[in-house]
Amino acid sequence: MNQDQLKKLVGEKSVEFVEDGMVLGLGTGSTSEYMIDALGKRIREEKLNIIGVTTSKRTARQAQSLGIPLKSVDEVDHIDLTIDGADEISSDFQGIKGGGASLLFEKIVAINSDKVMWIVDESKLSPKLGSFPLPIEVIPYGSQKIFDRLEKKGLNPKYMIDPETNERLRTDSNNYIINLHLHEIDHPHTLANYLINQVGVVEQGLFLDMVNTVIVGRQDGPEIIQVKR
Ligand SMILES: O=C[C@H](O)[C@H](O)[C@H](O)COP(=O)(O)O
Repeated sequence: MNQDQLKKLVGEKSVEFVEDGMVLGLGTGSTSEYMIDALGKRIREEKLNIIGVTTSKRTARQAQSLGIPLKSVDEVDHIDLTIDGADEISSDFQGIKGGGASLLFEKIVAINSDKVMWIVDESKLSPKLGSFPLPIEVIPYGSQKIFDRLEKKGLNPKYMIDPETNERLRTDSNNYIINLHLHEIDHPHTLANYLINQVGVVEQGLFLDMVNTVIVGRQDGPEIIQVKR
């Protein structure tokens, strides 16, 4: 199986955890797209009563096209389960997310969820975080000052570029993303605290102590890992 087939495998596997009546956080990205397709199919075929809370405009468009009823995070009193992709997962189940620029809404939905599930192909696993660039969302005003500070600190920042316009990418909230090319993150909690305390940083892509279940797409089938918290 290639990477795409592994993503489909875990996307389809994850919706087996969905129960009638659930409020579900719907992640963003190519793996989540497979999950949302499979969810749409289950809702249609089994006439399930599901409310979706989306994590991006892109996911909202897909869910709407499949007829999945949606509410915003502020309109629900709880979210039973959020299913989302991830860019990198360490051996102690910390994660980097935001490679698709949706980390802000993804984190808001995740921290308001009773349970969080990540679905990834096996290439996303690594002993330590950092091989995937760490995205941080910053408001445009003053962003160059943040960029300069990060550079001075040796964090190797680069603006995320929109491949369609070749300009700095704008998130759903009209902010910029700065990617930190770090290669290895020794102390994720310390780094997360430093980044979130920079004025102008809206959110950062380290998702720490957050996931309850990981489904990994492997050649011999999906592996389901329950993370002890
Ligand atoms: O902002 C994007 C999200 O964090 C995605 O969940 C992450 O980038 C994984 O995406 P994909 O499933 O396309 O690899």
